[in-house]
Amino acid sequence: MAENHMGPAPTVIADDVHITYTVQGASGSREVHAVKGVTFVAHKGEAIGLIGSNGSGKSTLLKAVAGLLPPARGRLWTRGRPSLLGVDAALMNDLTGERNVVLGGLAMGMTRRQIRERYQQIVDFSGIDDKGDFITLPMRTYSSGMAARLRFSIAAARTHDVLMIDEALATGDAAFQRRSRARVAELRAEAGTVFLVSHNNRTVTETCDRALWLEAGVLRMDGPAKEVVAAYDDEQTRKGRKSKK
Ligand SMILES: Nc1ncnc2c1ncn2[C@@H]1O[C@H](COP(=O)(O)OP(=O)(O)OP(=O)(O)O)[C@@H](O)[C@H]1O
Repeated sequence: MAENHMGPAPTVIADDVHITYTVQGASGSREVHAVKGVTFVAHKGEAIGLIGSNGSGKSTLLKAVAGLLPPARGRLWTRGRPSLLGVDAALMNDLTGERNVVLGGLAMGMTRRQIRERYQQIVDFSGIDDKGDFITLPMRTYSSGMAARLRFSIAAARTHDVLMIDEALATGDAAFQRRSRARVAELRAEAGTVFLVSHNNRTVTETCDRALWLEAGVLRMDGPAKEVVAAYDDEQTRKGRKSKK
């Protein structure tokens, strides 16, 4: 049994995680230390926003939690198989939306039968067909918003132990964002932990109950989403004033 007197079960444990990239430059190879000693524990039922300025390490940390980047140092443990739903998740541009729903579902571990059963729900959720029969056209004919919506819809079709969303919510229009917020809430209720990387503070406070603030690879703050976003906002405002002087 997962629950006990110690509270909800952990889904992700990051213990002093460091992640480095090796970059080949004109003058040889260079190390980029993108995540520096990040430690946190995520629990069942939490929705956690990752915030921080450009290049602070948010996407890198998500990729590491998803198992796509090995930590150079420290330890990372996740429950079940984490799914990363990124804006650049691997769907095939030359294949139709229809084929991508099937491939994306298989890639997430769904059976063909589960995919068949959920197919219409996925297409309806994405709203891709609202303006015509786009689902039978290749993905390359979609706008970036449409493609992001389809990715979100595929990933949201099943429940995940750990679901990671990289900016996907911010891409759709208002109606789609409402639907995705509702679905994220359902996914949380259905057990998993949701991570959301976003530059939109409102999306974070409306979707998440907790936030991690990264700056230059370091975890600056971890707490209730509203408090962390407020502290981050304060600093952005201060920096904005400074740069105007
Ligand atoms: N594939 C890569 N190879 C080398 N360096 C990388 C790579 N991806 C990211 N970096 C570097 O790692 C650091 C963190 O980048 P990351 O994309 O994780 O930040 P982020 O917080 O998600 O940024 P943004 O808000 O702009 O999306 C940056 O210094 C970036 O230049």
